[in-house]
Amino acid sequence: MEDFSINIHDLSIGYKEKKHNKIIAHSLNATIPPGQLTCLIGTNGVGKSTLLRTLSAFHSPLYGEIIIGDKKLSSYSSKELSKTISIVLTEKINVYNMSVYELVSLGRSPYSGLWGKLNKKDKTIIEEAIQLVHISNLRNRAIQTLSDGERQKSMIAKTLAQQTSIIFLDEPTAFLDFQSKIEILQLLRRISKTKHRIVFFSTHDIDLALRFSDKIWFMKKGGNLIIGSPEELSKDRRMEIFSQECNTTLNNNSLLQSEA
Ligand SMILES: Nc1ncnc2c1ncn2[C@@H]1O[C@H](COP(=O)(O)OP(=O)(O)OP(=O)(O)O)[C@@H](O)[C@H]1O
Repeated sequence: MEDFSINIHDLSIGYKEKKHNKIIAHSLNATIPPGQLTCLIGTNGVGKSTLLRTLSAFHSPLYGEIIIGDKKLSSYSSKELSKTISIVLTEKINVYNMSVYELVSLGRSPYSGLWGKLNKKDKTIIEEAIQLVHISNLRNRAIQTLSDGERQKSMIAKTLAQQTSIIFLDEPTAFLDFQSKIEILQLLRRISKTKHRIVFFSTHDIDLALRFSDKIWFMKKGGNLIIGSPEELSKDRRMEIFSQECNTTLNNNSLLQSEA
């Protein structure tokens, strides 16, 4: 696993339509370094999922480049992608009679093949992922019996077993109770720090995101990005737009309560 950064150059994202392209955001320039927890916030429909899908190669950019390491994202083979990027979506997975252990094991499929036999190294990596996410007690449980928070943790363990340098998560705290939201964000922070990964997630839980993240990407209506640490953003007058757009009661105190 390599220590990658993501570099975004003059990126336009959106959808190709018959008459003209539907541009969601344009002229995006940014870098996402490893070892940081980065959070993407913005109102409904502003383009967060579109950006996540574009950065994870599920969706093509309209213009511009995404460079991962020293290579264009568009030049990665699907095999290379599966060893570099993992994405956790909010949708419930429709699998029955699959245990948590089996789900986490699927993270090894880019290395062993979907039906490949797990070797000793694979088993050690799966075990480490289960330990790091603190779900040892769930290993034999069927996925469909898990709570939303337990399922979310299991999905995160699967991405850890996949050993990708980059982990994207689309609204990982949606549908969770307050305690589970905190646990998930603490976990994501721990993964970004101890494993030196890029962990990039979208959320509507703005106060919590500000508390746990190293960097905030605020996507404004029209697609412009304001990027900064919670502390930097607290001094940025553009945060007034943030408060208005997100209709939040955010104050500087909550911005400055970053977790150590
Ligand atoms: N396949 C598509 N074709 C055309 N437009 C789309 C498509 N998918 C999404 N959109 C539009 O793109 C815009 C951005 O959607 P997106 O899902 O990225 O927003 P979001 O910020 O993730 O929203 P939310 O917070 O509600 O999940 C919306 O106006 C949406 O209707």
